[in-house]
Amino acid sequence: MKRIAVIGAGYVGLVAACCLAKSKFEVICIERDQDKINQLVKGIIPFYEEGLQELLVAGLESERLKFSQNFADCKGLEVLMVAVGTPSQVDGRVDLSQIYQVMRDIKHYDLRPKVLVMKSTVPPGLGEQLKKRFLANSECETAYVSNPEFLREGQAIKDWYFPDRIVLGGDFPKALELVESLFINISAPVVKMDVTSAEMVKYASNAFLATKISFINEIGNLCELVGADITPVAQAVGMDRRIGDQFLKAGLGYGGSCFPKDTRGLDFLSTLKGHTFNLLKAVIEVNTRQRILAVRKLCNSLGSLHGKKIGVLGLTFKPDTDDIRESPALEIIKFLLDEGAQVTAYDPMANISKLNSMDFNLCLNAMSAASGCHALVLATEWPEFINLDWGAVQKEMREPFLILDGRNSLNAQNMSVLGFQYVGMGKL
Ligand SMILES: NC(=O)C1=CN([C@@H]2O[C@H](COP(=O)(O)OP(=O)(O)OC[C@H]3O[C@@H](n4cnc5c(N)ncnc54)[C@H](O)[C@@H]3O)[C@@H](O)[C@H]2O)C=CC1
Ligand SMILES: O=C(O)[C@H]1O[C@H](OP(=O)(O)OP(=O)(O)OC[C@H]2O[C@@H](n3ccc(=O)[nH]c3=O)[C@H](O)[C@@H]2O)[C@H](O)[C@@H](O)[C@@H]1O
Repeated sequence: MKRIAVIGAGYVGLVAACCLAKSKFEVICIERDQDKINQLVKGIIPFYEEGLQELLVAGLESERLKFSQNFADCKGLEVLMVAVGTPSQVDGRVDLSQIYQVMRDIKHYDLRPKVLVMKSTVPPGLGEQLKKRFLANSECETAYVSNPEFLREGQAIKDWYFPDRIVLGGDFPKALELVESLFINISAPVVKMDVTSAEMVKYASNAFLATKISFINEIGNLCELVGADITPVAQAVGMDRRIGDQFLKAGLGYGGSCFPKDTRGLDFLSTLKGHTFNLLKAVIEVNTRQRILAVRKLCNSLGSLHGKKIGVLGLTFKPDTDDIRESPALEIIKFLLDEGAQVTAYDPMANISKLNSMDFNLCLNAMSAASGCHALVLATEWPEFINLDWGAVQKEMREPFLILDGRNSLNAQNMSVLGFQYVGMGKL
């Protein structure tokens, strides 16, 4: 029986810890935040993720899953998996302080696992530096393996069990085999390579997906100018299997804890290495512009936004998560407030405890967010919004009954019949 330590009980660490415990490994999850541990040991997850609560409870009941704040509890364990945060700094550089703290703790507590598995997304080249700085000591026989994570929030458990591929980067075949053996029950191709290449796979994947989104948003913007509609265009383009139909939904652009920070992080690294990654810079710029474009569309219909009442439906960066990190909705709300609009908003699941104080009115349901509004912005395509009684919503609003469908999720024709002035993204 392998005993594994997972460092960090965030989205990635907690999913890994619960799924590994389900695979019958003994797992200890080290988390620095005592409040989080207090919740976790009671079987309560600190964020929303479909199916995770059940896995946590099963892990605790089996006694194969434990939580601790103390690194000393990892002593003697074969595998130590790092899943701490790597957020963005203002200039786009990756903040590696959580990673360095873990490396210092491994040294301080003299943990010496057989393998250190890096699951956090770290800039290509960092693993080699960490090896030299923290593991190059004749007594320390710890092998370093990069194992980037590709899960999506909202589908994290499914993505853990059914990944498109498992990427392992390292120098020692035995260490790679040991890490591969953690993914029992998972039938996915395992691709092995050196550490820096594995780190690059993660950034290249996220940057490519972000590129698809910005590309289709640019085609959408052009559609508006020539009188085409992005929905059938994207659908037919995506039917070419060489292109693929995913990540071609035009709208307010990408948000979340990863695409924005990883695209900025890769751009920063490129500049640092003397390469100007023009394509990536354009991807980031287009994404920022999509939010501004949404505000311009409101101005085109309402004139000045000063004193106008605008409702925003959805605060999370996408449906099926409570995560509001770098959410397009929040960025748009900031612009609206700057323009002097009065903003109401509603989201069925957003983790509002993470909201910095903002001068808008958070409502208890969509109907009260719409009440008295000149315009509504659909910012997150929660099914609850798509299935709203839009006739009743229209009665709550006031002229010009504008609806800005930031996710192209509503039926434009139906909305017009109900008396809305419908505006989409990349639509006729
Ligand atoms: N959120 C996601 O969907 C995905 C995230 N990633 C990457 O995985 C990494 C983790 O991401 P998240 O789980 O979203 O981060 P998170 O910020 O939700 O969780 C990180 C956790 O680590 C804990 N932590 C930080 N330093 C610690 C230390 N020294 N000792 C013990 N605990 C410590 C924090 O308190 C926090 O609970 C990042 O590099 C991210 O880019 C990769 C794929 C998907
Ligand atoms: O590195 C990460 O953290 C993760 O980042 C993304 O996962 P996630 O951020 O959970 O969400 P996605 O479903 O990829 O959506 C990201 C953003 O793009 C937007 N999006 C997505 C698809 C699309 O066609 N159009 C579009 O605007 C979504 O609304 C959302 O704001 C990747 O999909 C994961 O593979 C990766 O592991």
